[in-house]
Amino acid sequence: MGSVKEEPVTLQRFQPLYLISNTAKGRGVFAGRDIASGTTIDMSPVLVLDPKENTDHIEKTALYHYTYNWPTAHGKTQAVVFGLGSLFNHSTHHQNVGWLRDLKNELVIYCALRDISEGEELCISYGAHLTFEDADKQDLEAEAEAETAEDLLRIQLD
Ligand SMILES: C[S@@+](CC[C@H](N)C(=O)[O-])C[C@H]1O[C@@H](n2cnc3c(N)ncnc32)[C@H](O)[C@@H]1O
Repeated sequence: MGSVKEEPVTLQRFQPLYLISNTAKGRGVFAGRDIASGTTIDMSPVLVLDPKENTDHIEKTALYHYTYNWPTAHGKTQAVVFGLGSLFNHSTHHQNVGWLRDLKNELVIYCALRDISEGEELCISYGAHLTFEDADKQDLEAEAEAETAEDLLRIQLD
């Protein structure tokens, strides 16, 4: 054990937030009041998994859906995110929360990407490779169709 004391990390969590259990995406986190762009919404500690423990055990359990890629000095592994971080759902086009890894302090920090209104669900991006069917699929298809129609109209008007 080293004798040098680590600086304490001040944890931040925006309040009030509320949890709704029965959304199309399962449980989800919602803004209890307006949130200004750039606000820190949560700082969630993680448990960095041994890569073998992850592949041998965790990947075979429901926890698999709650881990984040985590780089280490020895390569890549996964980390279980504690607290609110594990409850943010994915949105492909309308994510309003960004996240970054604080590798030194083993935290994930979540920040508002834009002004968020009271009552909006807080959604992050899980990336391009989802392990489930996106509940927003129909909306995404409708958005893509509307964009195509708009493009065609623009071509006709040009
Ligand atoms: C990290 S958890 C998020 C919290 C989760 N909704 C719950 O109730 O525990 C990830 C899981 O949430 C669900 N989920 C997240 N985003 C979704 C989306 N866009 N469409 C459908 N399901 C989603 C999937 O079941 C996914 O495996």
